[in-house]
Amino acid sequence: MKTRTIEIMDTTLRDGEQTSGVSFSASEKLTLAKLLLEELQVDRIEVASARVSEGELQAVKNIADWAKPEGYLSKVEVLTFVDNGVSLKWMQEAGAKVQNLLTKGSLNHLTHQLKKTPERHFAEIEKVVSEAQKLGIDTNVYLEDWSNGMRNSKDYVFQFLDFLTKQPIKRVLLPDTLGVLTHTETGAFLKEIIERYPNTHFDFHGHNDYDLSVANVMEALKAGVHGLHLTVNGMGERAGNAPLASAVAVINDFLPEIKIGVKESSLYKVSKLVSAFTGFSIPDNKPIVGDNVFTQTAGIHADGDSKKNLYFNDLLPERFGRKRKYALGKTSGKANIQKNLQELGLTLNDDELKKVTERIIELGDKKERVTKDDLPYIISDVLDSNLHQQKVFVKSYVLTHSKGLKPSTTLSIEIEGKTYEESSQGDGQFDAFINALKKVYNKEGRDLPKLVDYAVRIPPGSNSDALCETVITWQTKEKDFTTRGLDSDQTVSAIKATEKMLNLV
Ligand SMILES: CC(=O)SCCNC(=O)CCNC(=O)[C@H](O)C(C)(C)COP(=O)(O)OP(=O)(O)OC[C@H]1O[C@@H](n2cnc3c(N)ncnc32)[C@H](O)[C@@H]1OP(=O)(O)O
Repeated sequence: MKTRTIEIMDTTLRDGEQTSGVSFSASEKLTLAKLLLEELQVDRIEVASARVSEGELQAVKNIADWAKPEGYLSKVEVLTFVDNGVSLKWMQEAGAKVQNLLTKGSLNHLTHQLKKTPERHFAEIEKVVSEAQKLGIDTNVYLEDWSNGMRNSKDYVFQFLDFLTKQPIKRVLLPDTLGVLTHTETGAFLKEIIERYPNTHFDFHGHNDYDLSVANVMEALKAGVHGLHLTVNGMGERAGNAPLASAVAVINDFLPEIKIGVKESSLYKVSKLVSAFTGFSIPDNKPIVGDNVFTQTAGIHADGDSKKNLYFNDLLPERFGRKRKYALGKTSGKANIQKNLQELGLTLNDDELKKVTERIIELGDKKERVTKDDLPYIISDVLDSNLHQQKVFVKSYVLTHSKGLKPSTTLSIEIEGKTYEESSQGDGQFDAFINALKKVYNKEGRDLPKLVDYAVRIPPGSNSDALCETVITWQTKEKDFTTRGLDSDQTVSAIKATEKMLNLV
């Protein structure tokens, strides 16, 4: 098989920054530029549009100052405009050496935005390219709205390419600016162009308006393009650009004839860092980098993973510096729970495992999200419940809390087969519950232990929203002792701890 190497140009710092509400600081741009080139090993990065602001100028200066001695300057690109040398002056000041000149790739944009003829546009481009050359700046040329141009003004596109391919430029950059292409059109348009200009380097720049960007990238490569423009997490204007991580995985898994230098194992780290810098959160189901994409939720799948990895595909999380997870909830069976126990280094016998599974399903039914961090708490709660010895049952209760009135509780409780009902008020709902309980016990001539300490703990782990543990220390004449209750509701967890106490005295 004949292989060919293509260039990956990451434009997170330029087109990715065009995500609404996103702006990188100069130091964030420098950090990411280093990470993208040194660690992720993309071939080129586009870091800014010229003329935008003083902050951008400083950001490009910082990147150029770092890149020059490291030998990366030819990999650092800046988008420029056909503006009579203004962008080039900006480039010089910034110390950047590669311009990606934004020109009009459709007659529609040329006529209605620039209000120029093709001849005038080409003449101005020729001038910019020649000036750049004199300044030692390399030029790549963007044909903005090229995809619509191929649909609506193909003659213009070819007239333009006939002109461009005779210019001293390095690459022609073909953007699907508005994300309008289907994969079939992408393949057909690019094939036609590459056959006509076999000696020119073409990059494809995809947008994701129809969620087709990765499919388009794949067809562009099959058609023979020499480079791709991608962004971390698919960031970019509107629905964003073709996402780097997905494109890399597709190339590595489905296009063995294409070689790229990007390091898969660093994709996740970079994705997380970009998300942290921008506040642009990664959807949980985003391929490769989303939080949930390597999580098995269904018990059958977890079981199959223990039997010859039956539910694995080629996207193994370890490739991307990640680990497979097994979710806990309504659809998790014993196998999911076993996988989590293994990770925590815990073992349970069959009966204990059954009880813990039942408890997790019960929580899942209440729409609670249970995480691995909750597991030790659930195990401890289930195992010290000791239900077969239970003689006191809190059967039902109503807790009220309203503005201007004291909280109150009505309680129904069974003690050694006899049912009691009492109501009381209190300073809080749990206090009202304890007061109602005291009434029951006083009536029976029994004492309740004194509550001497009350602590609430949330199981650690930022993802947990399921559980809260209340730990209460009680005092009798003979001893101090502690009981725990676990529930998604704090008062209910305190009542559960109290019920355990009632069964111990
Ligand atoms: C492929 C892409 O994603 S394109 C994205 C390009 N990058 C950017 O736009 C970066 C953010 N932009 C900016 O900061 C500003 O728009 C600037 C600094 C570039 C220009 O700002 P302003 O001078 O205020 O102009 P404005 O923002 O209104 O842009 C419109 C002008 O640009 C002109 N223009 C559009 N495309 C081009 C081009 N390729 N080359 C030169 N001028 C262009 C328009 O014709 C219009 O000029 P006019 O006012 O004379 O009619």
